Amino acid sequence: MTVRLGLIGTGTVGGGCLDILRNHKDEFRRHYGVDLEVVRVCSREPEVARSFGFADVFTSDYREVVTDPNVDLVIELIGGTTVAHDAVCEALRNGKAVVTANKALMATAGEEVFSLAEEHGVEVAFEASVGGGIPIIDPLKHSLIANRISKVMGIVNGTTNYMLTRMDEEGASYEEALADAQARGFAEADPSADVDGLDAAAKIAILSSIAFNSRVNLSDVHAEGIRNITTTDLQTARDMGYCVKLMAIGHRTDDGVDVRVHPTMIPLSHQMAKVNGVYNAIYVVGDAVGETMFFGEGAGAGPAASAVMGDVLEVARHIETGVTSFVGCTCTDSLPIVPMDDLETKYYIRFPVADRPGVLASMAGIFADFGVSIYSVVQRGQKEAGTVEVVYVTHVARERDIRAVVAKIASLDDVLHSEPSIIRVED
Ligand SMILES: NC(=O)c1ccc[n+]([C@@H]2O[C@H](COP(=O)([O-])OP(=O)(O)OC[C@H]3O[C@@H](n4cnc5c(N)ncnc54)[C@H](O)[C@@H]3O)[C@@H](O)[C@H]2O)c1
Ligand SMILES: N[C@@H](CCO)C(=O)O
Ligand code: NA
Repeated sequence: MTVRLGLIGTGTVGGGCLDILRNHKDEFRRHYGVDLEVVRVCSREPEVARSFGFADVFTSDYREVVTDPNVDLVIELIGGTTVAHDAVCEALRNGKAVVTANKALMATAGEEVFSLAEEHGVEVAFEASVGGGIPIIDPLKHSLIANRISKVMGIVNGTTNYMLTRMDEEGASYEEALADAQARGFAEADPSADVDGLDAAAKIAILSSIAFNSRVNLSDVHAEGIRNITTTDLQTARDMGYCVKLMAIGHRTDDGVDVRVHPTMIPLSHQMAKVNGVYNAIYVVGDAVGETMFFGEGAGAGPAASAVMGDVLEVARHIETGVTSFVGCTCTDSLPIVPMDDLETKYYIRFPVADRPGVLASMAGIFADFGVSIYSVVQRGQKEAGTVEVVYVTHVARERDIRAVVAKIASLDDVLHSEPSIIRVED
């Protein structure tokens, strides 16, 4: 039997899938007994379909794919939560299995997508939505299910990891690093999703939902990006034996689940500190397995298409062999989301200030007023005439107290920036 595919989206990832199919289709048949045939291709670029020999099955209207009785499995690679949402939901309503790379959709409409899939007895797979080519969703849903997972922590945005690495190792400016990441095809169409932490937030929402068996939506995730990070922060962190990564963290506590994305200082000796460039890694702690780490390329045509086509083969195999007992929604519990204000950790905070007598003393007094204990304070030379950068590292403190301290310090006349750089420290 042949499993008939409808591909929607022929951009970076869709193009990568067509490449894999062209190169490996015969091996799929030989090794896995799965015969795949592309029967519809949809996008806004007919020339891509033409270049792969699919001009005769091309359409620019996704509806022609999701309603086509000849399509068994729809591959959604448009992205976003509007047209992609309708394409996925209509495909499921029409009894078609779906493979998608769309983290934004799964993190905002995961419940709806799974309900529809269950109602219509079809499978949904989304391995490419987190960590690109790294197998992480499938291991969490299968190989690790014997564990109670306490922590999932990931470098899951290739664009920002690439940018931070270039800024750290080569002293590149934020703008140069971003332009380079965009030119290499890592960044989202609107890169604010990358640099503001929303792409990583969607990914940790998906991972936390699976790891903790409890639905975590994008809106439950506290997200901060890297816009305020400068080469001064990277250098100061390094001097202290740390590096700075945009970390996505899902943590199961006695109070519920705490899910967040923010720049994070981690010791240079930590395995995650060695994850550089566009590479991603996800670190998972389970009660039986202990620590595990999954590493690989999180963005780009090949890695993302590798995950998509892996899902396509597995789902196609289920369709071909009539398997209907595949793993669907795993959110069987309803754990509370722990408010960010309750977080307790160490903090790095950098303020650019006027180089005048008494500034340090007035800042230190504010830390004391809120009961926040300072571990170290470093003053870094003049950035511009008459200004210095003051970096505080605290002992373990509570987020709500730190916010109060920062707001009060930022309002001082001698503090030059209303948004200081705040980096949580993970030891
Ligand atoms: N680029 C990556 O490295 C990467 C990695 C993992 C996951 N993803 C995810 O994969 C998905 C696709 O990303 P991409 O980078 O390939 O995007 P892209 O912008 O390169 O491609 C999008 C494709 O969708 C088509 N499209 C857009 N609107 C359409 C519409 N209304 N009707 C029909 N076709 C339409 C475009 O013509 C294009 O072919 C997204 O969900 C993204 O988050 C991307
Ligand atoms: N923009 C994303 C693509 C992969 O989802 C990243 O940089 O990781
Ligand atoms: Na993946």
